[in-house]
Amino acid sequence: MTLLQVKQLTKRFGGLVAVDKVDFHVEAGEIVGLIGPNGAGKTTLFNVIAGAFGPEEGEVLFEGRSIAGLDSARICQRGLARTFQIPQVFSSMTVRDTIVTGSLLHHRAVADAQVAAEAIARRVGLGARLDVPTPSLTTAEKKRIEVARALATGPRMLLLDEVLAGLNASEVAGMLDLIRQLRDEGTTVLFVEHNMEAVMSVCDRIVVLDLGRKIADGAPLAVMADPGVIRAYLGDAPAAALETEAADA
Ligand SMILES: Nc1ncnc2c1ncn2[C@@H]1O[C@H](COP(=O)(O)OP(=O)(O)OP(=O)(O)O)[C@@H](O)[C@H]1O
Repeated sequence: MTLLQVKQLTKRFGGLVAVDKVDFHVEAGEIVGLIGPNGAGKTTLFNVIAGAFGPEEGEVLFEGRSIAGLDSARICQRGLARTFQIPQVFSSMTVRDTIVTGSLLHHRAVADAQVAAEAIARRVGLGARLDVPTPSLTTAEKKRIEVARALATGPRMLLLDEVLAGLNASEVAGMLDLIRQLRDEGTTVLFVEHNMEAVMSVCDRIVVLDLGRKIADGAPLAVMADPGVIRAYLGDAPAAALETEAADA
């Protein structure tokens, strides 16, 4: 079943076309990576899907219903939750209270929201840190609380924005394990990431943007061998070398 469908999506900033007629979809149960060089339009596309701003053209369907132009709270209520690249931690709040801001979406009573938040904290490995003020968390813990806050809203799909940035190798491995487990438990994942090794290891499919356009969409190995993708990341010289090799073969 197709969970998310993006059709001919265009977002402009003045004269700059940051996202240019992009089409792609995410099937239920997939982990899809959205990659591309700096300035490719990944964050802009992500922000339009999550409702930070509306598109100029095109459509975003979640479970077959249009969400383009809805605000982020409405989109979250529909079952599509996001994390932020810079963790949204508030100085006066503990881990428990921060996760409660997510679980209150489904629990009217604060006590129920707290019980749900505690379960989510344990789920993401923060069970022993419930009473800690969020600014005291390590970088890896701040990334986990972002995931926890989004998870607490009960999403069917998670949009993860660079959840691996700033993590060391074992923290990256831990976060990838968590992402795989969440998918195995039924949460579909779309994530923007610069860590190629991680993307290759966890994604079922990769969508590549360059200069606002989609230039590749497919299985990780096939996408990474695509001359257009290599050219986008490394410039013309390596692609020209590849073409010469192909001609010589
Ligand atoms: N709010 C904005 N106002 C004007 N231009 C913007 C705005 N946000 C992004 N842009 C421009 O849109 C283009 C796409 O930027 P975007 O941040 O979406 O790319 P990205 O692929 O996420 O890059 P990075 O990997 O560096 O985060 C860039 O040229 C950027 O300068």
